Amino acid sequence: MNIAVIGTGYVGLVTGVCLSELGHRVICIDQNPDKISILRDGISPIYEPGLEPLMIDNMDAGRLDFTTSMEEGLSSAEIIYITVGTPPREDGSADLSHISQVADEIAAHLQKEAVIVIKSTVPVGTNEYVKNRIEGMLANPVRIRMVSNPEFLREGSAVQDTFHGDRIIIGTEDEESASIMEKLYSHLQIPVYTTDIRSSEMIKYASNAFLATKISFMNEISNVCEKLGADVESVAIGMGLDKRIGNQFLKAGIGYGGSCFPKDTKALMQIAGNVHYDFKLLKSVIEVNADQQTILIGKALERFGTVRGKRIALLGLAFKPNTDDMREAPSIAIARHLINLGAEVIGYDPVANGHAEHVLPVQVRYAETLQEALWQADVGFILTEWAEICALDLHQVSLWMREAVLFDGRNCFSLGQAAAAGVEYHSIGRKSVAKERLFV
Ligand SMILES: NC(=O)C1=CN([C@@H]2O[C@H](COP(=O)(O)OP(=O)(O)OC[C@H]3O[C@@H](n4cnc5c(N)ncnc54)[C@H](O)[C@@H]3O)[C@@H](O)[C@H]2O)C=CC1
Ligand SMILES: O=C(O)[C@H]1O[C@H](OP(=O)(O)OP(=O)(O)OC[C@H]2O[C@@H](n3ccc(=O)[nH]c3=O)[C@H](O)[C@@H]2O)[C@H](O)[C@@H](O)[C@@H]1O
Repeated sequence: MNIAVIGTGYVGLVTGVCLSELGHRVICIDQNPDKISILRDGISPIYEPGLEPLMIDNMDAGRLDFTTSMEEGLSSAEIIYITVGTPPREDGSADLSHISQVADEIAAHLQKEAVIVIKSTVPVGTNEYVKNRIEGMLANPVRIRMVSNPEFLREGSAVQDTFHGDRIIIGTEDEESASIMEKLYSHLQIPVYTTDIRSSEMIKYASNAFLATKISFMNEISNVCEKLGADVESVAIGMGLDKRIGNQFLKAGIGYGGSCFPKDTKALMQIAGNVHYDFKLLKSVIEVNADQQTILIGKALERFGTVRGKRIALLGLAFKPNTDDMREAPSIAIARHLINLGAEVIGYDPVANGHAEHVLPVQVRYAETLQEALWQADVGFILTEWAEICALDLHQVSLWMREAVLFDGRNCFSLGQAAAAGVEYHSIGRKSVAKERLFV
């Protein structure tokens, strides 16, 4: 089929590349000429494992192209995906200005009937709003059909999730659109659940909010574990053996970041508030997460009294491993807080250093290797569980550092590893390890 994808960010680019890999003819449209220019050169503007070679293959096969022109992009489109950003506004509600702008551009340039698929995460009722907006401004009297098709990919595994996700959600009010979408995805062996549009829009917010709830719940459990001498890693294993709980998203740490959990939980608060519902549980999930993001600083202040003048290495800056995305990464709040407390901060991330420089305080220095970051450091904060960080030889680390004191926000190491290496090791929801022995 002929497909247009409007917005070539993390979701739009992955969607366009994967749909072209399925054999469809795809043209990706973005308003950012720099992004389109490097894409046309076969370079991916985002770090996403496996994406770039797949993109190049499909460009070479003539199934994938990029343009800034809405007219060119929509000229032969039978299906039009909207994958633009819906960032948070000051009050936490979703900013739909990009969605509205795209609706107006579709109305101005659409030449023939098309199915319009909103893949962006949008508040319940947005599909109806977009349909009315487009129909109210159509330059040519053509028929449009709306489909809600929310995205569930995770950054760092986006291609894998697209081809092997758990489910595809289709929200639509008419049978024909449903069959068009089911045919579109028919090559994928992924269960398709078709429902009404509003339920589909809600499934996305409810899914992200539930996953965020699991994370905040485990972070609170970890804080109680620390006070009781229990081990949250063991608790998570024991809980996860219950199929009703599941063994994923039970990892205690320094909280969730990223471009979506923070924004979508706040947006859902607003969506509920707009219909006069006080979503108390979700409010707590958000509050718990905010506190958890800087919990390592509290541990460091308890240990040292002050961090003023201490050289602190931040290991991992991106909000999670295998991505360069710094949006709402815990490293941002942590770096700001440490600088304000007078610490000297040096950061290292395998791929996100460049992006980090735009969002971390200007006083932060950057290392090109873990050894350079840890060299003569007084303290190490582990913020992102990159494989190379989890593979560190802690004994070697103790030789690099001035004082071998580690605060691990992602529980990358076992207590036994830390004890054997002779480092002082503080982590989340577990006992601390002194240089000589476990603290009782
Ligand atoms: N990033 C993720 O992991 C996931 C994001 N989502 C949702 O997908 C949507 C997109 O997210 P991302 O891809 O992360 O956003 P992004 O910010 O990475 O990309 C959005 C792209 O849209 C382009 N754009 C904005 N307005 C435009 C216009 N009028 N015409 C053409 N292009 C325009 C921007 O230039 C940008 O390249 C959001 O609603 C998000 O909540 C859903 C699942 C996963
Ligand atoms: O809407 C979105 O953008 C996406 O948001 C998340 O995906 P993503 O944010 O890319 O990454 P996750 O792997 O979900 O991690 C999110 C955050 O939670 C944290 N996390 C995750 C799992 C866990 O057990 N504990 C935990 O603290 C991670 O460190 C990270 O900061 C969802 O998992 C996707 O299904 C969804 O499509």
